[in-house]
Amino acid sequence: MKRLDQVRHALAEHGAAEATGLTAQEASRLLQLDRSTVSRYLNHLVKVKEVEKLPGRPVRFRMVKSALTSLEEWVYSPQNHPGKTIGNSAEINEALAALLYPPKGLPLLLEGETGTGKTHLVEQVVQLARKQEKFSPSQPFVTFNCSEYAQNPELLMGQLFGIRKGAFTGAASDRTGLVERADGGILFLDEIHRLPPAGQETLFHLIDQGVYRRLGETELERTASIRLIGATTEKPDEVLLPTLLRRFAVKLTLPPLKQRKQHEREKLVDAFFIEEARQMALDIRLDSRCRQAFVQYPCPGNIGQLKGDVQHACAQAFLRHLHQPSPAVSIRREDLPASVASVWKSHADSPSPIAPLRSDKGEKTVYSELLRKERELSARGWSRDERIRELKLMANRYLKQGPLPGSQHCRLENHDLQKVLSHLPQPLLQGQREALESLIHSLAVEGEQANRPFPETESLQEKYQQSAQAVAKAITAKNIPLPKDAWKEIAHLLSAFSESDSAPSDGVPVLIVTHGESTASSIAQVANALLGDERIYAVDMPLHQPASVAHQRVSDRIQALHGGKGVLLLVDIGSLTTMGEDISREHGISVHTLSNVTLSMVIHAARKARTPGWDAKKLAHSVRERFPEPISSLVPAHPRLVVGVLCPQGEGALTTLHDWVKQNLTGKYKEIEIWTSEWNPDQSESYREILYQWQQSGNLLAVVGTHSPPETCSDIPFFSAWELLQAEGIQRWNEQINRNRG
Ligand SMILES: Nc1ncnc2c1ncn2[C@@H]1O[C@H](COP(=O)(O)OP(=O)(O)OP(=O)(O)O)[C@@H](O)[C@H]1O
Repeated sequence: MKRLDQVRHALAEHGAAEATGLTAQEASRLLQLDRSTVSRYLNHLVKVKEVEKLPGRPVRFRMVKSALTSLEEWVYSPQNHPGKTIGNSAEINEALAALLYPPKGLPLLLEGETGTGKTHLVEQVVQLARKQEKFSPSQPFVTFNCSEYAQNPELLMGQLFGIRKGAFTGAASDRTGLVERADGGILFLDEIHRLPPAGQETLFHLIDQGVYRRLGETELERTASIRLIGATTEKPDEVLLPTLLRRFAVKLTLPPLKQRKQHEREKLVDAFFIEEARQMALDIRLDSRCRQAFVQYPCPGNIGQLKGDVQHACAQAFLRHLHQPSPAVSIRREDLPASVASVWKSHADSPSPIAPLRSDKGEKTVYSELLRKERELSARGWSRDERIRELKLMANRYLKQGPLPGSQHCRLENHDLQKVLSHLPQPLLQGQREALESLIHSLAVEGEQANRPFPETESLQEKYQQSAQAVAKAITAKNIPLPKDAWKEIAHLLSAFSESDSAPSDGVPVLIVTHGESTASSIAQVANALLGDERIYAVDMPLHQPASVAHQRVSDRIQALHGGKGVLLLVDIGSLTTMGEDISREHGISVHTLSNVTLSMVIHAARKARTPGWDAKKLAHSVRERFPEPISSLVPAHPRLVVGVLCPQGEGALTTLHDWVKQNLTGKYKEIEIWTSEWNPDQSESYREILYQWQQSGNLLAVVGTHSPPETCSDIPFFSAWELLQAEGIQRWNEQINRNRG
C-alpha cells in the first residue's frame, strides 16, 4: 500500500465526524513512519479536502465524512441479522418434507463435498420442524459421525446398535446403542459411508422392518422407529450397499462453493462478518478490496472454510484492535489468510457501503473473552508484547476448537503434529511438547504473509537449527504456510528446552524433592548461591497436590536431567523413596534416593557430583557414608504398624468406627495400632496433612473412614466403613494388611 494510502487508512480507522482523529505524532507512531513524512501527507490530504484539522494544540487531523465513505468500506454491524442459512431454501423445503412425511418420515440422504453445509442443513431443518411444532422437543434428535470409530468397526457397530455383554473382549456389560436412544425421533449419521457392510445391512433392516439386534445378540430382536438422515462426502452409489441406497427415498446434493452464484457467495461473506460483529459487539470495517478477495478466492473447503477464514481475519483484526482501540474493528490485508490475500486487487468494483449502526453489548463470545484476558493481563503488569503473544495463542486455541472444519490455518491436526514432531532427535516432555505445539499453531495463524523479523540463530547449536528446519518443512509440506524464517523461532525454543532442563554437561544431577510449597526450592536456592553455581535442582510438592501430578512432575524432571549417569534424588521422608524406584523402573534411568535431606547434605552432594567417573550410585554411597541415616528414621526393629481412622469433623462417628475396627479387623493383629483423627471436608489439605504426620511416625497400612478421601489423596489405601461390611471388602482388607505387614 502506498504511504499516502496508509495515512488515509489510519485516519479512516479513527473514524469521522464524532471521532477525535489523530495527531501527526500518533499517526507516525501507529504507522511507524517518520513524523515529518506523515505531516507532509496529512497536510496534502487537508489540501485536497479529504482531511480536516481540528482546532486546538496539538493539531488533530480527522477524515471528513464524505472522504470516509469514498473509501468504499463495508461496515458490518452487530444489529444486522442475516438469516441463519444462506441459499439452500429449495433443499431445506425438500428435506423438511422428507422428514415430516407421514407416518414416520422418508429416509433422507445428503451428498456434498466437505464444508458444503450438510450438517448445517440438517440442524436447520430439525429446528424448523420443532418451531412449526411438527417435531416435539421430547422426540430425540441423535447425531453421530461414523468416521469417529471408522478404525474399529466393532466399536462403531456397538456404538450404533448397542452391545451385548461378552460380545467381544472388553465388552464387560450390556450397552445401549444410539438407535435405541433415537427411537421415536431422528438419527443423523454423518459420513454414513464409513459404516462397514454389515452395519449398512443392519441399518437397512432397521429402516425396512423396524428391527435390529445389539452386537453379540443372536436371539432377541429389538424394535425401533427412527427417521434416518445420512450424509456423505463420497459418491453414494460407490460406497453404499444398493439395498441401503434404495431405501433413501429422498436424495439431495449440496453444491460446492465454486458452483454457487456470485451473489450467494457475497451473502455468505456478509453473513459471516455480521455474525463476527455480533460476537464482538463491535462494528467491523472492511474495504471493498478485502470483501472482493473473500468473494473470489479459491476455497476448496467450501462454506466451512470460508467461514473459518472470515473468523481468522476477524480474530487477527480484533487482537490489533485490543492494543490500538478505535470505534470499529478494521480488517486489513495482513489479517487475511494467505489464500485470500493472494487474490487481493488494489482496485475493486465499488459496492455501496452498508450504513454503520451502533453496537450492542453483552453476550460472552471469543472476542469478549479476549478482551477480558487483555484487561486481566494488563492489570497483572504483563508487557504489551507478552500480552499480544498470549492473546494470539488464546485466539488460536479458540479458532482450533471452533467450528472451522476447512480453515486453512487449522488443518494441523494432532496426528499431523505428532508426525511433525517425530523429526526431533529426542522425545519431548509433556510441557515442552505443549509449548512447541502452541508456538507452531500461532506461527500457522500468522501465516506466510507475516513479515516480521525472527531472532538470529548463529549462536544456537547446529542440531537445533536442523531439527527446527525439518519441523518447519514438514509443516509446510502439509499445506500449512508458515512465515518465512519461522523455523528460527522454533530453533530457539528447542534450544531453550535443553538449556532450562537438561543435565549439567558434566557430573551427576542432584534433585531435591520435599513436601511443602517451597522447601525444596529454598534449599536448592541456598545451596546454589553458596556454590556460586546452578547445579542443584528442585521439585516442590505442595500437600494439596495429587500424588499422580507430583509423580509426573518428578518423572519429567528426572528424564530431563538424566544425562547418562543417573540422578541422585534427595527427599525428606522415606515414602518418597518408592517414587524414585518407580521412575527408575518406568524409564530405565538409574535413580538413587536418600531421605532426610538437609542443607549440608545437599552441599556435600553438589561438591562431589562432579567427581570424574562417578555415577549416581557412587555419589549416593558417598553421601550416605558422610550423612548416615538418623537413628530415628532408620526402620526400627519393630516398626509401629498403624491403621488410621479418619472421619469428617462433627460427624461423631470416630469412636464408634474406631471400636468397630478394633473388634473386627485389627483384633487378631495385636501389633497394629489404631490412630484416629477428624478432618475438615472443606479443606482437603487437612486430610493429607494428617496422613503426612502419621506416615512420618509409623508404617501406615490403611485408612478407614466414612467418607472417601479427597481426590488428592487417592494414593493411600482407603476402605470405606460400608465396604468393610461386605465380604469383598474384608477380602481386600486382609490382602492389603497382610501385604503391608510384610
Ligand atoms: N447455507 C449456509 N448458510 C450459512 N452457513 C452455512 C451454510 N452452509 C454451511 N454453513 C456453515 O459452514 C460450516 C460448515 O458447514 P457443515 O459443517 O454443515 O458442512 P458439512 O457439509 O457437514 O461438512 P463435513 O462434510 O466436513 O462435515 C458450518 O459452520 C455451517 O454453519
